[in-house]
Amino acid sequence: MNQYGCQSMANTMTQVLMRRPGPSLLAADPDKWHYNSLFDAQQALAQYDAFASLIEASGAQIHWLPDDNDGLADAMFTRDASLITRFGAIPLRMGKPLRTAEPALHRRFFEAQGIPVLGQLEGEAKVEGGDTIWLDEHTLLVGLGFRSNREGVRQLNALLNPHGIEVLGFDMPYWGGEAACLHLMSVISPLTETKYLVHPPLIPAALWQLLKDVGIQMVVAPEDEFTASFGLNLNVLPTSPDHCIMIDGFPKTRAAMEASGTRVSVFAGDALCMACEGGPTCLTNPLVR
Ligand SMILES: NC(=[NH2+])NCCC[C@H](N)C(=O)O
Repeated sequence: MNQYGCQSMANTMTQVLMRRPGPSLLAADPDKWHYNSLFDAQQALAQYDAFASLIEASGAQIHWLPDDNDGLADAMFTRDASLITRFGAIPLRMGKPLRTAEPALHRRFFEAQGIPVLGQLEGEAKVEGGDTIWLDEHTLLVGLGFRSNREGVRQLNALLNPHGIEVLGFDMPYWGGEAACLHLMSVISPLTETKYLVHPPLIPAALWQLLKDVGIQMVVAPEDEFTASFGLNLNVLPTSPDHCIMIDGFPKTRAAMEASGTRVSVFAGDALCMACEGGPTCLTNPLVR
């Protein structure tokens, strides 16, 4: 790949890294992985295929990581294990111990594609991609919770400051506790570079202020649908600035987005996304936007 790098959240996505769930998800023990009672692996696979068809229909080219029965059920959430800049990629370090091996899978992909690896997080550093949002191409926001920490932000700054990128950390709350997945992108989904779908009660106050100061337009996701979906109603993926993909069943959230000028495509995501705590953004790692 001679073109790579994604430092925006909603420009038209042309290349994306994904992993179709296979034997690893079929063999997953839901208790071990913190999947809930909606989990149904066969149904999840079918729902994933419908999701992947929507990505294909958007025109984006999908690069596939294989699931060769490595037991990494969460590796389908490709967003989390690496960060791709125009200067090269950074394999991250996972906060969830069961996911420790995933960044090495991404590293192998980058090496095979000839995408330079900018560096590696080390020691105590932790950052998961779901905790990162490009506010603009020079500013990366990171949620600091159970999955990402200050040392991770420090090391990202060391790798990215030389390329004119500043990384800002914001403390996330306890919410569902250590075993649950609460990322920064669980409470903010950019729909365009300046319009975000948000769940205000869980957004760090200092970050809220910053978003207001730079003029981000907020579309509030209805509270009852946030609760009913375990937060997955606002996990929506823009394939371009006027179109996004969300899971089905949350008409008020959909209507709020449509009223703001975004077209919406849906797929059934209960057995896959609501069950496994990750939605359309988590299932994709945009390589080029
Ligand atoms: N970017 C995301 N929100 N990813 C969701 C990951 C869900 C996955 N089960 C985990 O707990 O890690």
